[in-house]
Amino acid sequence: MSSTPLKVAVTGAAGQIGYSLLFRLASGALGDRPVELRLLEITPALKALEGVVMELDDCAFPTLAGVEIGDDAEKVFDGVNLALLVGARPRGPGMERGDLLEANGAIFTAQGKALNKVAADDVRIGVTGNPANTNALIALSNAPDIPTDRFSALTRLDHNRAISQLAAKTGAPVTDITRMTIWGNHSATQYPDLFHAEVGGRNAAEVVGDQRWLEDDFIPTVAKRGAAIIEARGSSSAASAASATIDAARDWLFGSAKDDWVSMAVLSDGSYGVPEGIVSSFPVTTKDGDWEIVQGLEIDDFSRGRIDASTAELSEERATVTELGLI
Ligand SMILES: NC(=O)C1=CN([C@@H]2O[C@H](COP(=O)(O)OP(=O)(O)OC[C@H]3O[C@@H](n4cnc5c(N)ncnc54)[C@H](O)[C@@H]3O)[C@@H](O)[C@H]2O)C=CC1
Ligand SMILES: O=C([O-])CC(=O)C(=O)O
Repeated sequence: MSSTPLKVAVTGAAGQIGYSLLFRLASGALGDRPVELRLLEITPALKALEGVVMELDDCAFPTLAGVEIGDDAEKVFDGVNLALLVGARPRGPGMERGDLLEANGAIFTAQGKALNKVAADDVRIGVTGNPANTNALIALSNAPDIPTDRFSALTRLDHNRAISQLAAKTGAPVTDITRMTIWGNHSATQYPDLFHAEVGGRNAAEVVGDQRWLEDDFIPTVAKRGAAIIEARGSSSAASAASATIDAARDWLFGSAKDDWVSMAVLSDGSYGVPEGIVSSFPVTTKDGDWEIVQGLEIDDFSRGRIDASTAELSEERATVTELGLI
């Protein structure tokens, strides 16, 4: 294990997700290797961020090698190995995540350009800020010197939600649930797929044996969970989003479990008929900072329709950001 600190950038560090994410990163959620945090905020939020840094200091975390904060992306991103792009406006009640495209898109053009200039050669970039898939597309389109497979958008929260719902339905522990897949967009059109998931090694759709539950309960509960949390909490999910951001980064850097896979939104290569040029969620295996889309899964007509609906929405988002001149 290298003792050189892993330089981890977090944007929107003074926000809700940041308040959970930073403490997890600093306390060793990515392993024993020390981390140096590089925290980006907009100027008016820097004072609040200073307060968060005081709290990080007060934890005396052994794995925290240093913290730098600032409002200049090129300075903050200098030499970073991992960039977690969280900072963006969240949606409120009654909004869809796609409604944020115009407000948030510009953030990701500037940050893509800055990463392109100053990030480390081995940088990995995870986008959490919504609409996450298309923001990742904007960032990678503005970073022509960084390989496109270094960018991903977060659908791990949806993946974890799907595991939790299936565990509750079947009475199995979450550790028995494997091969969960979220296809498509991190939006209400996403498709959480039980036809390839397994419960204790058995096909999940067969274990459940209830297509009505799958269609009318499971899929909408997972796909609309973000809205349900906004409704209940008055603000969008934060600790669970931070936890999923960590899960995704950890598995990307250190590998997914043997005989299992994870969901990650990545630039489509056309696998499973998903149009190239959109950032869509797939089942992927990861190893040493690389990912591969799991190939060879059979897609029946039901799944085909769901995947196509979600990827059609991503193609529309792509058209919108093209019109806005963001890619
Ligand atoms: N992909 C996913 O699963 C999830 C995504 N989200 C998204 O994550 C984003 C952040 O959510 P919260 O932390 O709850 O929001 P928040 O409003 O509490 O914090 C966002 C922070 O970003 C900062 N910010 C805005 N523009 C910035 C810029 N150009 N550079 C750096 N920082 C900037 C703001 O000052 C603020 O402190 C939202 O877009 C939200 O919708 C939230 C939950 C799950
Ligand atoms: O729903 C939202 O706006 C926040 C989010 O992405 C989620 O909780 O999945």
